[in-house]
Amino acid sequence: MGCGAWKNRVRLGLVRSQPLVSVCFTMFVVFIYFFYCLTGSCDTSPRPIYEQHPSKIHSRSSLVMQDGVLRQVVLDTSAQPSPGRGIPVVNNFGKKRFPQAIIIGVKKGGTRALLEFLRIHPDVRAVGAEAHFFDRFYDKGLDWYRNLMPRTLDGQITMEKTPSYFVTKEAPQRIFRMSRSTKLIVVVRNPVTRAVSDYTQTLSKSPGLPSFQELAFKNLSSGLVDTSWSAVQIGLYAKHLDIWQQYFPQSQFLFVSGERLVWDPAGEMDRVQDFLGLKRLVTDKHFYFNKTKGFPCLKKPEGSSRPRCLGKSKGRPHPHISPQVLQKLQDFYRPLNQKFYQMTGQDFGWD
Ligand SMILES: Nc1ncnc2c1ncn2[C@@H]1O[C@H](COP(=O)(O)OS(=O)(=O)O)[C@@H](OP(=O)(O)O)[C@H]1O
Repeated sequence: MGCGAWKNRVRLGLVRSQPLVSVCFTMFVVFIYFFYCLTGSCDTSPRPIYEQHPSKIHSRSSLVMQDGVLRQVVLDTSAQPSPGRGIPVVNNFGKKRFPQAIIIGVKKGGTRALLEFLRIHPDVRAVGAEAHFFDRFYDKGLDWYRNLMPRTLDGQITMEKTPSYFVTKEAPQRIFRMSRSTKLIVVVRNPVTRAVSDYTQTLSKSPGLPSFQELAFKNLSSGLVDTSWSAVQIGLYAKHLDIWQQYFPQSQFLFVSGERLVWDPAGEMDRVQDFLGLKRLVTDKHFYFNKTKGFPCLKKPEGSSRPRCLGKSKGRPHPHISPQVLQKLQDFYRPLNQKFYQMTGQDFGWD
């Protein structure tokens, strides 16, 4: 018998017993409750951690290139299930702001490692994927760019990393126009090793590529280097820095040694945290050296209780290149490296 019928019978005085009225009332309440739940309003499950406390989550949602288009997706970076894992959740705490600090380079310098290490810090929030705003997507406008950023609370730092900015002529002026106080971090690595790393990456995508020496030299015996090859070009650090220095003072740059970031990540992180005005919360406690990978890995990245190394494309083996070829390239870079040491006031020990 339906509840309506019971109600009619009660109204007509056909049923006067109190328990039946209670049953009907309970059914009515249950019905309302189910209807309410259908709208999704009665979720009693725990809120995802980043809804509870935005400072505890670092860019779960991130940008990825899909079919040549930047899309915002939810990153599944945690090794252990967490509440709300994989479910897009809108974080309405804080504000979207322009980054106060950008890792502008260099490609294959160790920029991903640095960003991942920084993201452990509770006062840093960063876009996971490379935004490429100041080189590829500048015509989309500054509002578009700000919208890519994760929300931050007052006191938190918004960051992004796009290593190609360092070699993009327009990038210094564009960043300056956005904010002249932007802090700029450059992770640098011996330009010879960097070139080999770059070549290794291209080779992994195009296996039929000519040899390293064919690409790096116009004429090996005379030592004539092909500076138009991007893998060589990117390593002309002094030349690129020259443009940046026309816009930003020395105090706004931090040059991170890509080599030291591997053998002493905590030491290099101290410098980075100081530069960003952050408490030194990322320390040697967070790292362990993974012998199989040959690189430092994170003991417990945010949102995970398991250690995590960077992916396979980071720290991969390089093809064998003859020592003679490497030496010639090293000779080519030496004067440029010396100039770079002078400009930065730091000797990176590559020569
Ligand atoms: N902890 C840790 N784990 C793995 N890899 C590490 C790490 N620290 C620095 N590196 C070095 O980072 C190199 C890749 O640099 P980037 O992240 O800047 O590359 S990219 O420009 O974003 O493609 C990568 O270059 P390859 O060794 O040639 O793969 C590494 O040498």
